[in-house]
Amino acid sequence: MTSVQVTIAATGKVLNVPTGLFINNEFVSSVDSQDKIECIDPATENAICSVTAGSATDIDLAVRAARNAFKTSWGKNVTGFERSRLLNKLADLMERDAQDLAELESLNNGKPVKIARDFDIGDSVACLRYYAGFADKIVGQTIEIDNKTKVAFTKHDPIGVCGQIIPWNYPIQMWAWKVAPALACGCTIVMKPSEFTPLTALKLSELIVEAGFPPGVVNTIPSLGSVGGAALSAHLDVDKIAFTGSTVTGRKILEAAAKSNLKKVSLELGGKSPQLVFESADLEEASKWAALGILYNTGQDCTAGSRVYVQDTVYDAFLEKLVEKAKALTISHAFDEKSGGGPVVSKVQYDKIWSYIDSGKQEGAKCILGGVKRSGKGYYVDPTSVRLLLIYALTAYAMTVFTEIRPDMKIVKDEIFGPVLSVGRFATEDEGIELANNTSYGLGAGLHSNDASQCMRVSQALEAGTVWVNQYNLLYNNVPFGGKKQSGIGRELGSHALDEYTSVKAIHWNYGEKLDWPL
Ligand SMILES: NC(=O)C1=CN([C@@H]2O[C@H](COP(=O)(O)OP(=O)(O)OC[C@H]3O[C@@H](n4cnc5c(N)ncnc54)[C@H](O)[C@@H]3O)[C@@H](O)[C@H]2O)C=CC1
Ligand code: BAL
Repeated sequence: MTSVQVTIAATGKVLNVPTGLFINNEFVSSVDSQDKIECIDPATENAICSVTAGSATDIDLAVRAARNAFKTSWGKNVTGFERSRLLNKLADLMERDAQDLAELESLNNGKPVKIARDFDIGDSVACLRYYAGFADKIVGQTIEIDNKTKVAFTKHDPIGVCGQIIPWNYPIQMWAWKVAPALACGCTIVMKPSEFTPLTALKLSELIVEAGFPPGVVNTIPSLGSVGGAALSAHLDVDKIAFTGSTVTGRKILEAAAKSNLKKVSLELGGKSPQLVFESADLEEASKWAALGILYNTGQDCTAGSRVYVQDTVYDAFLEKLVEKAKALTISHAFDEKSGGGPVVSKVQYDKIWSYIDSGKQEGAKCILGGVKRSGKGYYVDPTSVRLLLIYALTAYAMTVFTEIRPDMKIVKDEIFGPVLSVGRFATEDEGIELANNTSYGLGAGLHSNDASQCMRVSQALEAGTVWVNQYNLLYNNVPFGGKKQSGIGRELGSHALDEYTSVKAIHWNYGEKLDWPL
């Protein structure tokens, strides 16, 4: 069986969801495995359905399909104009199905339908259209040579077959960030969604067929990371891996690439991103951005602003505002259109977050908000009787706040990937910068100040791929995104993503010079 009917209990809607492996535009069974992946609704802990878990052999078949498409119907055999047309068609279909996709995403991931539809899917549709615009504008250079009868020029060729390994925190959006630039450049794809959230990647595969992409251009293999992800990373006929996920797994992928065929690798990894609040800042605004930074997507965000450092002179006033923001409003379940918050994705993530909250207490940090488990079903990290809401696109989330922190504490050093905020203090600008940069990560950073010179100085000094000034966590499809230090290699979004999916070929042309022989 390669599809099931899934009923969305909250709306009564019945969706047909593919459950097979998607290879050559068809949903098929595994060739050599009976393994299944159980998909769980994190709000109820109930099973939704199970999907086929691809084996290493299935990955190999998908890579062969992608290679064949690359050599025949895609790659250099299709014009940029046609790639653009198909990407735009895919965007239209995603927009048409936004509500169904959002409901399926919410069911499998736990995030509010409204957020999934208006932000994750809205942004994904825009991402497909943004790269559709690039597909017919991938151009090289003509380069003058020190010789009157010679010229050189460059062509940006599609890199080939791409393995794309994505996480569970933004299943549709990370799919779009990876698929759109790869297809625009003429690459073919073997997509491995997270084993926690494979359903929307499978549903999107139906749209690949409907949009008219030739068989083998996009293949989707749900699989465990240690099976399908590892097989893709080590495959000798995969030209590139694009990955979003943990730093631990990123390291394994880089190692597998080094030990196999030296495939190109781009990594978008973890973070422990700081926000600095200076005394000149608008504290009302800064407190909202600080709360947004840790609450958005229930803190399951690679750029979550999980450390906030506040200048001594405004520390108490800022903290009061932050707590006030957090306590102000309420949240409800994900299928409520007004809801801003949901459960975290899985039992594993739930347990991880609570173990960090416990460690914060044990290591002597002061828990000033949250920190107590609620009872009942669902992986809600909704820690107190106080329900919290942040007004950002009607987003509502709960959080735990620790103060009196030290740099050696686990809650200050490690990526928690949940709504747990550490708040520290500093006296001088230099001290603030030093605290902010005291991490092995370098993904995002924020600063809040009304002193323009300070904004310029500090944004230069912060060691991060993205720095937000007087705001936080907003990303745009046309602005590059990626990490420094152990937060990653390469850039997604913007025109820079095209570099990740192309290989520059230099062509040297002689139109007149005769070679003197012998030399
Ligand atoms: N940067 C980000 O956006 C993300 C960061 N994380 C961090 O990672 C922590 C653990 O979450 P996980 O789901 O376990 O992350 P993960 O990095 O293991 O999973 C992400 C993807 O990598 C795949 N994968 C796992 N092992 C692999 C391997 N050996 N080779 C190739 N692919 C492999 C998974 O199947 C999934 O598709 C989270 O608590 C969070 O701190 C998780 C997801 C996204
Ligand atoms: N927020 C950007 C993507 C990510 O969290 O993985």
